[in-house]
Amino acid sequence: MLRRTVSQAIRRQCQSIDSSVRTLGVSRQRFSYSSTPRRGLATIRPNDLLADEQEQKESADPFRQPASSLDPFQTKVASASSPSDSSKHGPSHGSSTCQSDPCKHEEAKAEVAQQIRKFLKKTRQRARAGMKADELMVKCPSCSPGKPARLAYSAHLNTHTGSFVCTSCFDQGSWDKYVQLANRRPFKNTIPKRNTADPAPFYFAEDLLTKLQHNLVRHEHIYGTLTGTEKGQLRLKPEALREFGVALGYVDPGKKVLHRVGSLVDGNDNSVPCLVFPRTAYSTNSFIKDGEQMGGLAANGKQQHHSVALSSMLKDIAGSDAGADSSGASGESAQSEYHTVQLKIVGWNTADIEMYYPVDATQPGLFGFHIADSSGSSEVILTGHELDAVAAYQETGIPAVSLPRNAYQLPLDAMRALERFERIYVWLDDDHQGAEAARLITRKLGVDRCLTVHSRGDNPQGPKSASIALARGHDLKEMIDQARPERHDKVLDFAALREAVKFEVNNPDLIRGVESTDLPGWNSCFKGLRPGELTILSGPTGCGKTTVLSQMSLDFCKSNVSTLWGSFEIPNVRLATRMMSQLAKRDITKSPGEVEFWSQRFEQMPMYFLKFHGSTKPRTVLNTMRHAVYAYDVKHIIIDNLQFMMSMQAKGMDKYEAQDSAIATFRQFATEENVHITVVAHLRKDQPAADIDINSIFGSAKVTQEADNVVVLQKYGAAESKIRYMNVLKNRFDGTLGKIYIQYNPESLSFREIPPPRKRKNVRVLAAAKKMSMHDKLTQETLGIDGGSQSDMDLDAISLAKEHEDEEP
Ligand SMILES: Nc1ncnc2c1ncn2[C@@H]1O[C@H](COP(=O)(O)OP(=O)(O)OP(=O)(O)O)[C@@H](O)[C@H]1O
Repeated sequence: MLRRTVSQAIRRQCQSIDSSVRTLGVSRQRFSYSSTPRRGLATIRPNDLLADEQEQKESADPFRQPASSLDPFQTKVASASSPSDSSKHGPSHGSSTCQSDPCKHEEAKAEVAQQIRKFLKKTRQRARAGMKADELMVKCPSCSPGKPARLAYSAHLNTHTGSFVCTSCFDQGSWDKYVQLANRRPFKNTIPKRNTADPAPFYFAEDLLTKLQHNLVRHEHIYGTLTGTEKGQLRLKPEALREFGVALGYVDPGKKVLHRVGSLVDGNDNSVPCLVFPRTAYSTNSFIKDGEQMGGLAANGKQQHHSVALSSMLKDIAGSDAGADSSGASGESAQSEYHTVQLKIVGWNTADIEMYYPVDATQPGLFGFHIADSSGSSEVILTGHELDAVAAYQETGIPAVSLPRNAYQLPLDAMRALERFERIYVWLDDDHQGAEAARLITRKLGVDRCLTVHSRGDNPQGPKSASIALARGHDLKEMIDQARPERHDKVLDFAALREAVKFEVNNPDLIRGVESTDLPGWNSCFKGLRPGELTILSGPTGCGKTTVLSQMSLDFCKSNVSTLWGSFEIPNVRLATRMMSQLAKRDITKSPGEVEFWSQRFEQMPMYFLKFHGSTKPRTVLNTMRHAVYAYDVKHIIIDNLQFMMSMQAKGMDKYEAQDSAIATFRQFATEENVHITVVAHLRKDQPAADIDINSIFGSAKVTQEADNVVVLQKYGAAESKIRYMNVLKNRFDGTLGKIYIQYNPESLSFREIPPPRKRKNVRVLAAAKKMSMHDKLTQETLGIDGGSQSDMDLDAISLAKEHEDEEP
């Protein structure tokens, strides 16, 4: 409702490019989940680009405590406070006393809880339950001020210690720090004045979910495909589908953004059926307002983990203004511990529809969380897709949850939900992308407690996933029994590699990287975007390097390649605006009314932006990249461009040395973190297209030696031509070189691939164009145009033909 749209951002950008630069150039966050603190995370989501200038100015507040190596979830409030501080902000107990005396420990916890209660009440926060029993979701004192309430509750607060960590800006610290920051930069009440506090968290109405579940049962074909046991049917049991809450809704494909979840219930002629997967979380019953939200998923009478103390704390914080709610809540609390906080809606038989309602959940949730959390099991299965989770749970009896996005991302919220499990079976699609993601996720969750499940086993024709395995009648229990730990040694013997080699030889198609949907010629040359590689993209100034790269990164992002953009040359707002036009396939600045729609689509994609601009230390960039790989499972990183990033960084070295060393670190990073890095580098100097070769790239030969792929984007034809070609000068994967011709469309700010000159089909146009140089009039007649209205396309065709007059037979 108070969403700041990109159109506003664009308007501001037009008013003051300078302020955008300043705004987005602020690097301010730090965060650590590991024992070694990682500093300088400066990534932003597209939505953050919409934040207003005031908030960004505030973010430059120099009040920052140094990054602490303390694990916030083990730190006692008192131990982080000086005695005088604690008298003001924290309890006065000492942690050592607490540990030795259980009574005192309980007292201390109660004291912390009391302080948290008071402070949250004072700051009028509607705290929500977190992903752990002793956790509250509260506003982050570092990044929430100025944000709308639905985005502001991003800090996880430990109710026993008072320490917090924010999963949006990654700031963290003790309760003292929380209080100090919140007092310095009070949370703005961004909701309408008549409300005195933030709105309650959003839960789905139980009767609505029931209707959607009935839809599923009523749809003969889909329900039959899910539950039938014939060939091609999935063999899922109705009770398993019910337990997870799988349902069916109808979406009008023309709209693709749901404004009312009720519209899912009844389809019309245009709507297409979609599977609806509920994401569940602990409920925050005491905040429920009459008529606003209702019901949820009960845990079928199984053990309930949500701590009584936390419920009472939430109730207490709600205080008098939630008084009317508490009575209803207490009855409900006995009935249901978990609620549906978000729906994932996926088109049946169409990959075009994947949406979330609401787009920003007020609480993090997971598909299957209510089953896993209430089970008391110390084991859990983590799948990539929802139906795989249902299949795995049904067949093995081990609770299963699925990753929230199709991009194989494990967000920090989800990591917290999995913290209590001693064994995690990572069961993603058994293909190249799934295997890479499983490795990454295993490293994040801890190699020692994760086992990877391979549903294909030794058979390349075997089932790719748990649900396909079930559909084909395989024994899923056996697959779980054969799950293997990921190897994490630095040195491998051939025995360890043998299986991988066998797999590569038997499955040449599966080891291809992620393919581009826009540029088939690029696929034929490179065979997809592979992790662990470094690509250098170069070309003359202004020839469209950023444009083509932003289009390609969007393209891969649509195929779930989580991407991090480091735009050191143009401000993030301008880059995001260009990308949004590319996504919409038309210039979005000319249709401000559509900005909201496309912002929502954009926001669904795993795209992140580095908050750096201009000259930045490579080490700082590297630390941030490492963190983004960890926190957002980033698989493709783009640095645009190397010269801008390195300007003024060559202290004590010459320019070339500094650049070589940066490239060497990027190379190492790509291998170590198994991500694809694309670096834009300038040419040594603008030179005729025919003279450009691999030695034309700025810097020493090391740059192109380190790179796996080297591509130069070159202009084709006359100065005003919109045709370019990607000249592939190095391809370490299989050596295929060549030229990929593309033509720019200023309306959609995008390129489309065109056939190479000699193969162009429009011979008539070429022939006509050839004659034009000699007989203008005749040419115009042949092309069927009058002299003054030649389209850009025709002009390009003409210049293309002119260029190749000699080549044509
Ligand atoms: N083939 C093309 N024909 C005409 N205009 C283009 C073409 N490609 C890109 N443009 C436009 O030219 C401008 C510069 O493009 P872009 O920023 O992508 O170039 P670049 O090579 O990255 O520039 P730089 O060398 O400054 O980094 C943009 O406004 C873009 O819309």
